[in-house]
Amino acid sequence: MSDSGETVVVAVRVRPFNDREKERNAQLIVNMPDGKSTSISDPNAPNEEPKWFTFDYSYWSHDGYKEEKNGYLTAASHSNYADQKQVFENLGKGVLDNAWNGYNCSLFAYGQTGSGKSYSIVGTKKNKGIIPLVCEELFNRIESTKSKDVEFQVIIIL
Ligand SMILES: Nc1ncnc2c1ncn2[C@@H]1O[C@H](COP(=O)(O)OP(=O)(O)OP(=O)(O)O)[C@@H](O)[C@H]1O
Repeated sequence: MSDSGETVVVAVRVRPFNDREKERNAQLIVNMPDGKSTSISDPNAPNEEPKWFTFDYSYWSHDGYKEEKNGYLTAASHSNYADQKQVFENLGKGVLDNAWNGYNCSLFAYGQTGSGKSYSIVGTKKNKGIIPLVCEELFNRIESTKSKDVEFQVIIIL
């Protein structure tokens, strides 16, 4: 469940081209004009209309980013680049809020090899993904809530 009352929230994210794609002069065929809709065009049929899809979130992380001094990638000015914090705010926080309220929650990433699942879910040291950010927030909340009458137990099942 999320703030919007939806039981399932679906997001898509487009990553930057990797070196192999750049070497092969890959063509960008995805467009995300408003944060929710995604279009895909067929490069072999330039006269055909693109196909449009709507999601709860369409994250543009392909370009339009700048690197901060600490290595964090964030939106350059006038860019709609979705950074790790934005993804966490929209997806991770909702899951955490619901878990905190006693609901069982799951979050999973789906996509082909190299599409960016680990980057969004785990991230890197400088660009932490949802799991480390959720853990930070979880332990902050525990720290600020615990008292002599309240005890917390966190279990990780591998
Ligand atoms: N939003 C992003 N911004 C910058 N780089 C990204 C982003 N998403 C993915 N990448 C980079 O793209 C590469 C592939 O991403 P990642 O390893 O997360 O894919 P994956 O879907 O988990 O792959 P696999 O299924 O093979 O494990 C990595 O080098 C990662 O750093």
